[in-house]
Amino acid sequence: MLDFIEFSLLDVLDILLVAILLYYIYKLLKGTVAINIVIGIAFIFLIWKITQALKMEMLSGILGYLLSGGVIALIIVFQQEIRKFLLMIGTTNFTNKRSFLKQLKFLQTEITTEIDTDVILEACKNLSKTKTGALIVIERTNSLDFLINTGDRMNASVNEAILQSIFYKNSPLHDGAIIIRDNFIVATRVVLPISDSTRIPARFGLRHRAAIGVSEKTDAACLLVSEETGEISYIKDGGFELYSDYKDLNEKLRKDLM
Ligand SMILES: Nc1ncnc2c1ncn2[C@@H]1O[C@H](COP(=O)(O)OP(=O)(O)OP(=O)(O)O)[C@@H](O)[C@H]1O
Repeated sequence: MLDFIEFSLLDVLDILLVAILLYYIYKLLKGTVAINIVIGIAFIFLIWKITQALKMEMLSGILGYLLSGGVIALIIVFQQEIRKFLLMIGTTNFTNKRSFLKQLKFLQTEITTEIDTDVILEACKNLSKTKTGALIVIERTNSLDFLINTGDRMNASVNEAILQSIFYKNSPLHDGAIIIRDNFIVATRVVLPISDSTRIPARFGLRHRAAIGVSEKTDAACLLVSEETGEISYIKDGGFELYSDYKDLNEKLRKDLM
């Protein structure tokens, strides 16, 4: 009777790979509305399997039809997430290669490329005091090369004075976003993809939408200083948080950039 419980090594590997896949899907969708859609689909799938086991032909037929025909609908609904997932897989090797090179460089020249969050936040603090709008995108695992090309390339080590002077209102570089990679400002005047999410409050304009847009499409972390209010927001994975406590924000940023 328990014949179906026979397990081979391949089954264990199969389960392990599915678990890893589910973990990455969860990591990708955590904190977004898409997670509710996934829960809904998982629920329908479970009911479908139960109705199949109980041989409830009509209901299992309808649910099976829904699930099989829904693949195309899912691709449309999860367009952004699928893109981000493929980007995550596609850039992992590249990033590993980079960290490998980074280590070699470290051995040879003792240059550390760890992102200096203290300096970035100190600059944000000063920009906030003078209500100077700023948008800083920090690259994590997904490569932001496709965005760098929309702006002007730069190669300057992260430094408080440079950050402040870039966003200074009369500076020719102040428009758009800057990209930071390995403690270097690698691009300025970058145009980011605008989010079309309906969940963004109407009081937020294009700067906020652009920061949310890039965080929906990649795993980048963004810091935004509002020109209107001077508030500092931290934006990641399509969601944003306002911060007034720099220590909290610094800890969060450091953790996310590790
Ligand atoms: N797609 C984009 N990519 C990068 N930066 C952008 C983009 N769109 C707008 N910006 C920046 O945002 C600025 C306009 O900000 P806007 O006032 O519309 O935004 P906001 O979200 O209301 O922010 P704030 O609170 O600073 O006013 C532009 O001058 C430009 O520097």
